[in-house]
This record gives sequence, structure tokens and C-alpha cells, in this order.
Amino acid sequence: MSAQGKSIWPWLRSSNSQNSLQQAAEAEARQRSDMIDMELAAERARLQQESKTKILLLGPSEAGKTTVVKNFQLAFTPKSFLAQAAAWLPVIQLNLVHSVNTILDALDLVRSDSAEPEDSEYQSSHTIPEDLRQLGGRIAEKLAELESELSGELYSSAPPPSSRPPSRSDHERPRLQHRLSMVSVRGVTLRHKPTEFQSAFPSWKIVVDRARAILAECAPDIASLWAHPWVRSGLKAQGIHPEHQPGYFLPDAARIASPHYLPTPEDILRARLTTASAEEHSLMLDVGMARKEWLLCDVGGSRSQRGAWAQYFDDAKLVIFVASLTAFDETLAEDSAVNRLTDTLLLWRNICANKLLASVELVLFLNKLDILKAKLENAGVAFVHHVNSFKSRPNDVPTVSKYIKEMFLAQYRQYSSSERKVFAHITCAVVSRFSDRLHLFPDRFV
Ligand SMILES: Nc1nc2c(ncn2[C@@H]2O[C@H](COP(=O)(O)OP(=O)(O)OP(=O)(O)O)[C@@H](O)[C@H]2O)c(=O)[nH]1
Ligand SMILES: [Mg+2]
Repeated sequence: MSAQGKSIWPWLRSSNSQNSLQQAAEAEARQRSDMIDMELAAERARLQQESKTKILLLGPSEAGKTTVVKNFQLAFTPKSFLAQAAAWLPVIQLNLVHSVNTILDALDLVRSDSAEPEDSEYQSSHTIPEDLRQLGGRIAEKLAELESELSGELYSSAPPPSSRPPSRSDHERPRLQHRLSMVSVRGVTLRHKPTEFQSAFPSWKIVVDRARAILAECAPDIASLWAHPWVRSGLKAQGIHPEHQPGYFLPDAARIASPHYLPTPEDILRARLTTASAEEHSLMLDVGMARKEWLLCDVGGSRSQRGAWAQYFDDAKLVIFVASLTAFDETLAEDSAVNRLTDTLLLWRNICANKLLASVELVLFLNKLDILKAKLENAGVAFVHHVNSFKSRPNDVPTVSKYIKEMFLAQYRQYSSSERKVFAHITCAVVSRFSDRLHLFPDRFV
């Protein structure tokens, strides 16, 4: 400031110094206040972190991990869960079309009259009834195209469309098995998460409406196909049970094709969509007076995806390992030489033995109780034919499920990397409401 300025405006000088004092005081106050805010934010984050529980869902493909997550969402955040119902429509349409195409393939219903007799024992000794041949002729092409279109929309590397080779000899069996679990084919990646379908692909509505129209045309034939005694016995003779497969909507064709159909909660739980990469879901739980947050980390269970699991182990407090009670007479989609129960037990053993998870508590869901019941009681499957050590025990649901549970617990006792409890439960993820079942978890998590 100039000398002139000093003499002419002395009051200004003093006012300036007061101002700067005031400014300094204000700055200090602001700094203090910022500090307090930061401390409060840190405290809030700490408290939030403490009330946040990261839960990993592990287990082989198709065991029901994603279904368990959906079940939790339905129980704890029903509004947002149901708001996404329409997004599951193309998945359910694809599941249905896939089941129909699997039957057409398995029974060779689109074999032309001029085709050579089949070389497999089954096909050569069975003449296709004329009504079924005509039915196959009416729907096969349309549904093959539709399957390819829907899977092309949902998966970025889609499984091959429903191709129909002229014969179904024994060496083609693995291919058929593979088709049966098409939606968990190795290497398939989803184009979008279900919740993003609507916004992510502009053709969504066109595709869904087109699928609806084709299904409406085919629904009566689909119903006749599934009700046909020749089809039922033909599938049984080949050991194919679509009703035990994921994404089973065969009895629901007319309902799914209807113009105003919106998937119900039960449909969403039953819909099958492979988890292509790990997904995290936040769930707020109101338990008594407390509010807790669960971060559910759902991974893909196919062999090719398991190598990536370890990166999600950090900060995990709990593992929910989901295994299927019905794996004992199934083989892997990735390798038809490997029994699924053997594979699951090995995977469980590795998780129990894993040192990175030594401080993590374990919950084991032995899932698909309803299918176990259907296999043992309706399909007459003998557990001992697949697990010799079962010997002459009764082939009923309580005995078999208890035996399977014991097989898992034995692995845990022998291989667990630390002393900890394991909470093992028999579940049916498509019907149970897990909100009623929080007692399945160790106390400190709920
Ligand atoms: N009937 C029946 N079906 C079930 C049950 N649990 C799951 N499913 C069905 O089994 C299929 C596979 O379930 P998912 O939850 O997708 O399996 P996942 O373990 O997530 O499989 P990946 O994502 O491949 O690792 C779906 O169609 C489910 O509806 C059950 O308890 N009973
Ligand atoms: Mg999944």
C-alpha cells in the first residue's frame, strides 16, 4: 500500500487488519469444522464398515448360488426385486425354448421321412408317431431360430443354436448332455446383467415381443409335445428328465406366451441364467433394532471361473457354499467324464482347506431338496447305484440327504484349515423364504 494511502485512510488500515484477523479466525474455525466433519465421516465409515458383512457365495455351477441371492433379495428388498421382473422375461423365454429344442433333438422329431434309419439302438427301434412328426415339422425351425436369437441377445458368446444332426449315436451323448445344461456352457459370457437388459439393448422389446408371438403360435404344440406318452417314455428311456433340469418351464408355455405375462417371483427364482462374472449385491437387513448391511458376492461356478475366486476373498466374513443334493447322478457340463458330486466334494474340500479363508465362517447349503425328492420318489433313481458306500440304507429323502451331508462334513473335519464351526442346512432355494431362515446363520451375522 502507498504512503499516501496510509495517511489518508488510517481507519482503512485498522479495518484491514481487523478484517484479516477476522478472516484468520474464520479460516481457523473452518479448518476445525472440516476436521470435525472428516472425523465424523471417518467414524461413520468405520461404523458402516463394522455393520457391513461381506458374504461370498461359492460352489459349482448350477448349484443355486444366484438363486439364493434372488431369494434374499425377494425377502429383504422385495420392491426393487419385483421392479426388475420384466427383465427376466427373455431369460424365461429362452429357458422354455431351450427345453423344447432339447426334446426335439433328443427324440429326433424333425427327422425327415427320407432320412436313413438311425444308427443308435434307441432311434432305430422306434418309429416316430405321425402326429409328433408333423408337430416337430411345425415348430422345430421357428424354435431353433428363436433360441439362437434369444441367446444371441443374452449372451455375447452364445452357445450353438439348436442344430439337429441326423443321428444320435452313443458318441453324441456328451453333446446332448451338454445341451441339457446349455445355459452353463463354459466360456459363455453374458452381454448384460438382467437388470440392464431393458436399457442396454435397444432391440430388447422387439425381441421379447417377437418371442412372445412365436411362443403363442407354438404353445398348443408345446403342451401336446410335453403331454405325449411317446415323448415321456422316449425321454425316460434316454435318462432325460427336463423336470429335473434348470429353467424348467415346459408346463407353462401358454402362460409365458400370453400378451400380459410378467414373471412371478417364483418364475424369477426358477429362471436359469449363468453367472458370467462375479456380482456384488448389497442387502440391508433390519434385524430387531439393528440395521445391517450384507454384501453378497456371487461368483460363477464353472471350472473355468473358479481360478478367479481368490480375488474376492479379502474382507470376507462368511462363505455360503451352495452344493446340489442331486449332483450324484449328473456329470459336469464342462467334462462329461466327471461326476458332479465328486467335483463338488473336491471343491468344498479345497475351500475348507484354503488358508486365505481360515478365519472365515462356513455355511453349507445342500440345495435342491425338491429335485432330490423327485429323483428318488418319482423317477426311481437308486442313490446306491451312484454312491456305492451307501450300501443297503433306505433310498429315501431323509436318509440320502443326511448321508450326503455327512459326506461334506467328513471332508470339512478332515481338511478344515482352522478350528471353526460349519453350519450345514438342507435347502430348497426356489421356494424357501430366507427371511424366515436367518437362524441358518451364525448369530453374529444377523
Ligand atoms: N427345483 C429347484 N431348482 C433350483 C433350486 N435351487 C436352484 N434351482 C435352479 O437351478 C438353476 C441353477 O441355479 P443358479 O442359482 O443359477 O446356479 P448357480 O450356482 O448360480 O450357477 P452359476 O451361475 O453357473 O455358477 C436355476 O434354474 C434355479 O432356478 C432348488 O432348490 N430347487
Ligand atoms: Mg449364478
